[in-house]
Amino acid sequence: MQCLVSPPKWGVDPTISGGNESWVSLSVNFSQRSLPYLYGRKNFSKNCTLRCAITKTKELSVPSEENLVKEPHKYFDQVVITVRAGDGGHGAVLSMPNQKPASNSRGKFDKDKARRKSSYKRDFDGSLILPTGGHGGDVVIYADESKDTLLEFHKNNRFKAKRGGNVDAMGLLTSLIHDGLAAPTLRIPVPLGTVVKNKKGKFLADLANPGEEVLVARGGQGGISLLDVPEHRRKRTMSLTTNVMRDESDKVLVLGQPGEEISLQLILRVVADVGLVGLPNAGKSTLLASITLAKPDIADYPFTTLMPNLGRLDGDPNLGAGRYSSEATLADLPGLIEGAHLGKGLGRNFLRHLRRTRLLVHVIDAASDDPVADYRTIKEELRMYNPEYLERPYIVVLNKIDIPEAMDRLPYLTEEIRSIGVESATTVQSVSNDVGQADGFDLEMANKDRDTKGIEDYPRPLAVVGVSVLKGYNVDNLLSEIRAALRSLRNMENAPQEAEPNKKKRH
Ligand SMILES: Nc1nc2c(ncn2[C@@H]2O[C@H](COP(=O)(O)OP(=O)(O)OP(=O)(O)O)[C@@H](O)[C@H]2O)c(=O)[nH]1
Ligand SMILES: [Mg+2]
Repeated sequence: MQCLVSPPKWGVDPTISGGNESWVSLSVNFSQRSLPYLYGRKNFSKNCTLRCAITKTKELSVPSEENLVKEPHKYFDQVVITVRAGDGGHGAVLSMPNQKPASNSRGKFDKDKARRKSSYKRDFDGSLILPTGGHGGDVVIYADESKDTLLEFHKNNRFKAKRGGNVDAMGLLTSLIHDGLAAPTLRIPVPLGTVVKNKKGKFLADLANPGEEVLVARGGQGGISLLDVPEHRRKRTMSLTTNVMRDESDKVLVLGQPGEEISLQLILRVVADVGLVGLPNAGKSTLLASITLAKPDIADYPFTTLMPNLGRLDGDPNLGAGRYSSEATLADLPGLIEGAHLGKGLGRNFLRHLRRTRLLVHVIDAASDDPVADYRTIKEELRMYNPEYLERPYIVVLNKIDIPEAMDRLPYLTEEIRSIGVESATTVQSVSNDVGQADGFDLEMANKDRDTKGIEDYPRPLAVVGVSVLKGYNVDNLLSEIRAALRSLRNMENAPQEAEPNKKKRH
């Protein structure tokens, strides 16, 4: 995201200190030199935070083939495409059906001619039914489970449905398509979780579930057919049909209507119940691979994961009938670093993929220089991006306890991390899917929270678990904690909600 404030009249250049894709916070530090007359006055504050709504997002430039291969993570979750529905087929100017028997030039019965004549059908009251041009193909976008990213749309970002069939001068439908008069609907598959907006950002659809679809462009209507009859027969013919050509200007009615054309933004929001967050190299992908069948890349260098990986956690077989309550989709997100909410590292793009998660799992490298500081960094980044993320229930994983130093300080780290926050970790916030309105969260409340609350003011973790994902130490215990959290979340979501008067609705 780019933010332009020019010129920096009032002092030091403003810095972006928070926000998301619909707004940013700018921190401005006034200098004495720039505002001498205000300095020293009562109520004057040197620091000020301005909240600016982003009204227009920069249009995505078309990435080169090379960039798509080299930096797919920049392009996998957003794209602008243009779709065009099919034009309607043309009708035709027809002559009045011949009354004579269908015979060819040698006076013999002509089967072909007879078939053509029969295409001038009559209604129950004897009026003529004239063929119309075929309807142009509509364009529909639908959620397809087999798709993961929007990358392919950068190479192929224009779609055109077929046009409807024309009526020929004999009154036959000479379609330019194979299966008859109306052109087929062009169906474009996108990954689950794709939000469709028009170019100006107006929300059109949120395709979160398999098979959900939205009609984005309507095909043009086919043109009508007109009968061209000599003047003396016109009156009689008009008693059979209103589609009689009066003069040359009527011919315009024969033309099919153009199909709609529209540019669309497709924005992918990963659909997962559990989000794995942490600094690069903490072991998030290793954890995903160990508890699901996913096969993410794992390596001993930061930012191995460039795009979210999804894995499916099956229901717990020990739970019998209730096993499905602990089924879940897990998303392993690229590593976050300090300043990610401002665009550092792989940036803030990935933070939005936490929006639909119910439970967060913080993965910390317990063998790092300062695991508690790492934990605080991640929490701070989440807070700056969207304070609501800190209200979601979460589990902290202290990973790599196979390393002796990590194992030695495990009790201390567990105690420290448990003590950060307030005692209300069982609060469950329902996760909104209403991405249409300010992406589903209360902006005003979020801004207030960000200014007045620090990470200590948000709930403590549901559990802090020491594991070695690599060696498999204590992973079963961690899994039990994740399943238990998912079960209680589902139970709470299914329980009838008690009305809370005076409480402002947050989602
Ligand atoms: N000793 C030890 N190493 C581990 C453990 N878990 C993961 N690792 C190693 O840590 C390194 C990073 O693991 P990843 O799973 O790629 O880490 P990540 O958090 O996904 O990293 P990014 O994708 O860069 O954000 C790899 O070399 C893993 O083998 C563990 O329990 N013990
Ligand atoms: Mg990874």
